[in-house]
Amino acid sequence: MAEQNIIDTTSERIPTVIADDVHIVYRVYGGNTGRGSATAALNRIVRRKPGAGVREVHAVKGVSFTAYRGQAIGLIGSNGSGKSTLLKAIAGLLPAERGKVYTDGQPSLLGVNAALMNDLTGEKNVMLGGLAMGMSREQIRERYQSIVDFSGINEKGDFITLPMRTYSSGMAARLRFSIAAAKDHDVLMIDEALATGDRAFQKRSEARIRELRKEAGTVFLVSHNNKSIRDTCDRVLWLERGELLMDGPTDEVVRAYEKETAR
Ligand SMILES: Nc1ncnc2c1ncn2[C@@H]1O[C@H](COP(=O)(O)OP(=O)(O)OP(=O)(O)O)[C@@H](O)[C@H]1O
Repeated sequence: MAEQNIIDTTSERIPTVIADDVHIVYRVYGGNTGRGSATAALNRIVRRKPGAGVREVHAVKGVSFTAYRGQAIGLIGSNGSGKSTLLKAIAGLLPAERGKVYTDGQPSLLGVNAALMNDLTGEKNVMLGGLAMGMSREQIRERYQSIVDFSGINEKGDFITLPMRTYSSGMAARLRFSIAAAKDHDVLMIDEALATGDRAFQKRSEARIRELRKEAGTVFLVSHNNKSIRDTCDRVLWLERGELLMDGPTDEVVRAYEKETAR
């Protein structure tokens, strides 16, 4: 379905991300033989060609779309359909085998595995995450309390001064989201972070996503929770086996997806 369906009559549409026939291929070494030894690697280097044990996974196949400022775009599709891979490509973390990704501004990918340091306290990670996003120490200090309050980490005790490795997976995901959401992003990509928080936190996060959109950014959200997608996104891309199956208004695409998955 063409994305021309999304009509914004209120303002001029400013593109933030353009994906033009993007293909992403993973290469798995030793995939056939199960051997990933140093000798096999040396052999490959000497022969300067992939060995017989190289397997290719064509994870994204010819995806094209244009995202605009102020849009919140949901990515849906079954497990392994290429959602996370597509986000990584938009963030510039994976090279495209073919095609091109153009972005306006710096895309920030907030994955469940976003790189914070497990051995550092939550407090130090707020500083680290803020610096990594380009905020100054002063800006981080100013926003510190609101980040901690938003995360709800300290609701049941003084957890923010404990190392992150002592947090539950939900607590850690909440802190990551809260750090990322403290900054206004040109393009913010959220990979399943909302699924891990409790209902109250999900509500806060959804409200913050709406704010981020208003502040003129573009938000991408990967989720298996159709309700989260309905509550936050105005447009949805449905991927299946690496291909873009549908691109359109949330209600239309989610309804088609639910019909398909109910079979
Ligand atoms: N590092 C990797 N190396 C090789 N293949 C990979 C790698 N990461 C993902 N893949 C493959 O790429 C395909 C797409 O995976 P991806 O993680 O993008 O899917 P997804 O839609 O995000 O799935 P899920 O909903 O389960 O998170 C899958 O076939 C997966 O096996």
